[in-house]
Amino acid sequence: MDNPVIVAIDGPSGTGKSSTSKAVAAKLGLSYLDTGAQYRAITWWMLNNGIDVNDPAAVADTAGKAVVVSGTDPLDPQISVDGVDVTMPIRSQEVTAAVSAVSAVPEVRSRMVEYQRAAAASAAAGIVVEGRDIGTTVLPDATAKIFLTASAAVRAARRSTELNGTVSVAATQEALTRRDAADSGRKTSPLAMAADAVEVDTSELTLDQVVDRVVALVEQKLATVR
Ligand SMILES: Nc1ncnc2c1ncn2[C@@H]1O[C@H](COP(=O)(O)OP(=O)(O)O)[C@@H](O)[C@H]1O
Ligand SMILES: Nc1ccn([C@H]2C[C@H](O)[C@@H](COP(=O)(O)OP(=O)(O)O)O2)c(=O)n1
Repeated sequence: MDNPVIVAIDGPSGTGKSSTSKAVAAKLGLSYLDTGAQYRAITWWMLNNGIDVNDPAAVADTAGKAVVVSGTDPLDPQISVDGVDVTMPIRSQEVTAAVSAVSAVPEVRSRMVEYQRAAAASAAAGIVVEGRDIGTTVLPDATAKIFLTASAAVRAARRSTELNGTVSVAATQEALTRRDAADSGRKTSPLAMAADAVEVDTSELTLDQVVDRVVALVEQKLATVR
């Protein structure tokens, strides 16, 4: 039997990682893992349990307590913490504002990386894993590595549309740029493109075009290794 296919999709917020990863996984018959949702879930748990998310020692001390369980169906991605379905609440502005601080704490990262490698190892046909450090740190031997980019203005416009215009594009862009800087500047496993990743700028592409390009890149890679 062929080895499982591992596709790593990294990049900053709003570049299309989730939409692309789900569609690529569905097209190729692979599992799907949203690692950003896992960092959001543990952040939700910290906020819900009154942990000061700006105190790295308090976050580190409690990082091992939350039990995060991620579904890997690209058509119905779900996530729970301690048995509570948090698929919706992890998208709140409060969680979004706190997630970079929580995900910078090494104890949080080591626990999440353990979950992520276990999910990849148990995906029979293979998996599409999206995040910030999948190609560099979590799954450096991935079959194909893609790094999605887009201009800050395009990303902010996409996010603002998602929020039905309740937050202005300017405020969204400012928050997004701040999170990019925190995610790229942290010591442990920052947001970065792997040396052997292929960059796809999605600013001027439709989602279908991005998906087709990524599927073609995966098929190209498979043709060389199989
Ligand atoms: N190529 C694209 N063109 C236009 N809109 C897109 C494109 N890719 C994604 N989107 C939209 O942009 C928003 C952010 O996409 P998402 O996949 O959540 O990005 P990420 O996971 O990188 O944060 C979503 O509302 C999505 O529908
Ligand atoms: N592999 C990952 C994935 C996400 N993170 C952190 C950093 C990100 O700002 C948050 C949230 O990620 P998520 O992919 O949900 O963010 P967006 O939906 O793209 O805005 O989690 C990380 O540190 N490492």
